[in-house]
Parts: sequence; C-alpha cells; structure tokens
Amino acid sequence: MTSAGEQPDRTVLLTDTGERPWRSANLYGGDEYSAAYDELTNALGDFLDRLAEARPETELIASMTESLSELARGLDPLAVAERDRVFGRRTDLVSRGQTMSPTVDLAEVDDRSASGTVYFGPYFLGGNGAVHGGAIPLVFDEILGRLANASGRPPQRTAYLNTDFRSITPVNRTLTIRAWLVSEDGRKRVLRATIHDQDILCAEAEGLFIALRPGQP
Ligand SMILES: CCCCCCCCCCCCCCCC(=O)SCCNC(=O)CCNC(=O)[C@H](O)C(C)(C)COP(=O)(O)OP(=O)(O)OC[C@H]1O[C@@H](n2cnc3c(N)ncnc32)[C@H](O)[C@@H]1OP(=O)(O)O
Repeated sequence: MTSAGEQPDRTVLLTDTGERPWRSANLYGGDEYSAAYDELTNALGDFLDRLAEARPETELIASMTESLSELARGLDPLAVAERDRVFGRRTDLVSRGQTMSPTVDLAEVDDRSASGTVYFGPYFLGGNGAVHGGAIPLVFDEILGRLANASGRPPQRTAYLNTDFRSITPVNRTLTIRAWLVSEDGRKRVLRATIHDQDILCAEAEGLFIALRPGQP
C-alpha cells in the first residue's frame, strides 16, 4: 500500500505470495507478457493523466493526433473476438490490464471482504479538485463485481448499484476503499463499499449482484 498523497506504483504485479480469490492462472503463459501489457496500460494511463493536465499548443496537438492515429491504425489488423482480448481481462494484474477505471490495489482480501487503496489521477477530475461523479460508481462496480465473482462463485451481474456521495472525493490522493458482502439469498448477493480520504467518508455504495443462469449473457 502507498501513503496518502503518493502516486502508487502502477506496475506492481500480483505475485503468488498472497491468496487472492479472483486471481486467475496466467492465461498467456508467462509473466513477461503480463509485465509488458501492464507497462502498456500504465503508459496509456500516464498519457491520459498528463493530457488532462496539459494545455498544448496547436502544433503539438496536430503532432500528437498524427502519432495517436498511426498507433491506432497499427492495431486495426490485431482485432480479435471478445474472449480472446487482453484489455480488462488480466485478473493476474492489479490494474486488470485496463485504463477505464483507476487501479484498485487490494491489500487484504478474503471470501467476504476486500480492502485497499484507489488513486484517481487527473484524468478522472470532475471539477475543483473533485473526482467526476461517474467515475466513483465505476470503481465501486469494479471492487464489488470482483468480490461478488470471487471464491468460485458463479459469474454475477450488477442489478443495481446505488451510490451516495457524502463529501468531495479528491483527485491525486491515495484513498482507502473497502467492500464487503452483506447478504446472500439464492442467486442474489448484496454488497456494500466505501471510499475514505483518511477518516472522511467520501462515498458509499450498495450493489445487488445476480448470479447468471447457464447461457445468460
Ligand atoms: C478471463 C476472463 C476475465 C474476465 C474479467 C473478469 C473481471 C472481473 C471483474 C469485473 C468487475 C466488473 C464487474 C462489472 C459487473 C457489471 O457491471 S455487469 C454490467 C451491468 N449490469 C447489467 O448489464 C445487468 C443487466 N440486467 C440483467 O442482465 C438482468 O436484469 C439480471 C441482473 C441478470 C437479472 O435478470 P434475471 O436473471 O432474469 O433475474 P430476475 O429473475 O429478473 O431477478 C432475480 C431476482 O433479483 C431481483 N432483482 C433483479 N433486478 C433487481 C433490481 N434492479 N432491484 C432489486 N431486485 C432485483 C428480482 O426481483 C428477483 O428476486 P426474487 O424474485 O428471486 O426474490
């Protein structure tokens, strides 16, 4: 875990030293691939943070647009079916190999609860130093979804996710995030989560997760 206000090391890989219920086997046959893909998504996340903070001149905007377009064109021939993709499917990585949501770095996990840190960089700014109100449920869905699906439970989908914004959630600070299972009733699981800045409650959420029937999308 990192101390408050400090940028977390996004390159940390989950290792075999801790039992993490949702940690899958390395699907791609070696840590080299994981590390390389993690570095790629870290670089993309850093770019988005720096872009969000910058006020570039017109010439640089044009040059960056051309560079990004060229990179995008290079990926065109590599598109694969959803189940064969890498982005967001690397459960062996702290970041899950994605940049859509900030990294939730979980230090303590068991069958019924999880806790750790989350850091919203400048990319997730709403205004006046506060995280965008849509990014907060995104992180809650991430941690609750991972907990709901953990420990060999069948795949679940979020039926509802109710978020209360209790105080400003600041960008550029390491925040504490906690999630826990409240109840289980057949296919239904209720879970709750909180985000704190030190001892200040920033936001809390309750989610209902429904176990999918075989063949249900
Ligand atoms: C290698 C691979 C790696 C892959 C990488 C893994 C990554 C791992 C990390 C993922 C982290 C992100 C996790 C994101 C998870 C999502 O965000 S999923 C996307 C958002 N959610 C959706 O799109 C869901 C859309 N809705 C649906 O599909 C369906 O409505 C549902 C939720 C499946 C439920 O439909 P259903 O199966 O027909 O169930 P239904 O009979 O209607 O309801 C069952 C019970 O739940 C109750 N219920 C249903 N909805 C509600 C509601 N809204 N309110 C109250 N009660 C309700 C019903 O009343 C019923 O109660 P009982 O009568 O049994 O007491």
